[in-house]
Amino acid sequence: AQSGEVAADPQQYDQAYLSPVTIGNSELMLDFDTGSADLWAFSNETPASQSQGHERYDSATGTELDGYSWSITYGDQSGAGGNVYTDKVVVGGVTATRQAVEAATSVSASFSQNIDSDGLLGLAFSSINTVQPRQQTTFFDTVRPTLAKALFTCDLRQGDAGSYTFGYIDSSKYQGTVTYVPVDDSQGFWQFTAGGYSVGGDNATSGSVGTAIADTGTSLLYLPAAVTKAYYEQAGGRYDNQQGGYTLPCNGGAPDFSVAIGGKTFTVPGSYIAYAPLTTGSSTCFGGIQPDTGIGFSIFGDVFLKAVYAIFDVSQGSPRLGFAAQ
Ligand SMILES: CC[C@H](C)[C@H](NC(=O)[C@H](C)NC(=O)[C@@H](CCSC)NC[C@@H](N)Cc1ccccc1)C(=O)O
Repeated sequence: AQSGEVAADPQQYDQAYLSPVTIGNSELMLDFDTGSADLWAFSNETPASQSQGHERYDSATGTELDGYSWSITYGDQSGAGGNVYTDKVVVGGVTATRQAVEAATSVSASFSQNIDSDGLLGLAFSSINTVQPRQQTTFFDTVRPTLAKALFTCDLRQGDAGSYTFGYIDSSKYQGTVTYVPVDDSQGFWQFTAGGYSVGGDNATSGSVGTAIADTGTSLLYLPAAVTKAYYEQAGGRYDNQQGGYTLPCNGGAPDFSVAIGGKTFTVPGSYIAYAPLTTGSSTCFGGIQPDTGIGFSIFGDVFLKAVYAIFDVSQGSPRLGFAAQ
C-alpha cells in the first residue's frame, strides 16, 4: 500500500501554498486545491505569451485522450482550459500510473502573473471534474485504492512550510484529539456545518456560522456578513469600498476568532486576521476574514486551515472531515 508526504510551501502572505509534483519527466509546483477537482498545468501547448516564468508540463511523455477537453472557472473569475493526457504523476512518493493531466492551452491573467504556480492539483470530489466528454478522477481518487488509508491530510503553517500526507495521519502534527464531522459531497466540495463563534473569547457560543467548505485553494476565511461585521466591530476594522473588503490596523491588536466544529472550539489567532498591509509599509491591513456574500456558503480557506490539522477522510464509506488543534 502507498503512503507519502509532500511539502506545502507558502507564497508571500501565505496567499497560496505550492507543492512539488512530477508529471512524466516534468517537475512542477502545483497549488493543491480541495475546492476544485481538476489537475491542470501550464504546458508546451500554453502560448508563450501566457506562460513566461512558469515550468511547463511536456505532454510528449503523455498519451493524449483524443477529442477530450477541459474548461474551468473559479470563484474569483479566474480560469483555464485545454487538452487532456494520461501520464504518470508522483506526489511525495505516491504514484498514479495513468492520471488525467489537463494541459492548458489558455489560462487567465491572474494565473500567468503568479509565476510561482505552475497549475493546480484538485482534491475536491471528482463529481466536479470538468473534463469532457468523460469526466476524469482527481489524483486522490486515482490512487485511493492503493493507499494504506483512504484519506489525505493538510498541515498548513503561518509563514512556514507545511505538508500534505496521503494514506496516513501524522499524530505528531497536532495536539489533543481529532474531532470528525460529516461531509455533504453533493456539490462536490468538502462541505460541513460550522457552529457557534466568538470574537476574542474562548468559548464559541454566539450564533451559528452554518454551511461551509474546507478550501485549501482559497487564501482567506469567508464568513456570513453578520459574523464578519461582529468581528470587525471588535477589531476596530471597517469596510473599505475602494479595497473591496474589510481592513483593520496591522498593529497586532486584532482579536482571535473562534468557531465550534463538531462541538469543539478552534481558534484563529488575531495575527492571522491582520492578513497583509494594503501596500508595503502601510499600518492598515487587509482583513483575513471577509464576508461570504453571494457565494452560498462560507469558505474555510488558508487563514483558518493554518490554525488546524485537517483530515480529508473517505475511509469510512461516507466522507468526513477531521480537525485537530495544531
Ligand atoms: C464562478 C465559478 C463557480 C465558483 C464554480 N467553480 C468552482 O466552484 C471552482 C471549482 N472552485 C472554486 O472556485 C473555489 C471554491 C468555490 S468558491 C464559490 N475554490 C477553488 C479556488 N480557490 C481555486 C483557485 C486557486 C487559486 C487561484 C484561483 C482559484 C463553477 O464552476 O460553477
